[in-house]
Amino acid sequence: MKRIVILISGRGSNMEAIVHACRDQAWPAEVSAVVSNRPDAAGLTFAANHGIATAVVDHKAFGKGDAARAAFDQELARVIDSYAPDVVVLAGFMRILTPEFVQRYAGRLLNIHPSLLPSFPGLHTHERAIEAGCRVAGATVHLVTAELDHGPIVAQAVVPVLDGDNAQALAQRVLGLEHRMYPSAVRWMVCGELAISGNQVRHLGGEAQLFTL
Ligand SMILES: Nc1nc2c(c(=O)[nH]1)N[C@@H](CN(C=O)c1ccc(C(=O)N[C@@H](CCC(=O)O)C(=O)O)cc1)CN2
Ligand SMILES: NCC(=O)N[C@@H]1O[C@H](COP(=O)([O-])[O-])[C@@H](O)[C@H]1O
Repeated sequence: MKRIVILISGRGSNMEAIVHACRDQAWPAEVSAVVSNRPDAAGLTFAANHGIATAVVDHKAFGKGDAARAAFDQELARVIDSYAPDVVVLAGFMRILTPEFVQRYAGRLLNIHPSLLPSFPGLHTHERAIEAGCRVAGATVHLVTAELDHGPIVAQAVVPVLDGDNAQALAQRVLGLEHRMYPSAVRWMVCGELAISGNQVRHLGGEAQLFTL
């Protein structure tokens, strides 16, 4: 039984989708814990109500600056490792992780980013896509590397940007596909079905790595 630890910072809707898929599709895996950097993360309540261990490592307790970020990551890794994960999943997790943390979980650390990488890394992605006049937008599941939002792409979801869209409307349209795409990508990693060669990631079973409405 493979073990998954999911990191969240807020509502955790992607975490919920993964928990439901893992249980409903009887993956050879379990979500062993949900860990947040914010004590008020709504997703912690969902996890606890579904019998999943939860933990908080409050980044604000460590202060600001490089030393604080490193100390936070060290404590975060200690807590994560107490659940002995095979795969670590970032799901709406809003902290930039240190190279040391990323190296600890290299090759088994996933993130979902709300843009079509390499376009729009960082924050406020939907606002930026609309401002740029994009006609398509979406989300990307990628392996996490030290460089922010830059790791090998596992899957992408694409939606149209409609006339009159604001960031909230676009985010909602993308989120629906995220909830289909991320569980598939996590399952592929858990089941050892990904072939990774440099920046190229291929699903060995031939499942589509592009998700559309
Ligand atoms: N080393 C890496 N760390 C993280 C990655 C990554 O690819 N490499 N992905 C991010 C997730 N993410 C976008 O998908 C992201 C998260 C957070 C930020 C950011 O600027 N965070 C600020 C705080 C912002 C806030 O609290 O609202 C910070 O950490 O100072 C950018 C992108 C997860 N980590
Ligand atoms: N930089 C990471 C990031 O912005 N992630 C994004 O946070 C949203 C809320 O996720 P959630 O409902 O799963 O918490 C999702 O759209 C996800 O792509």
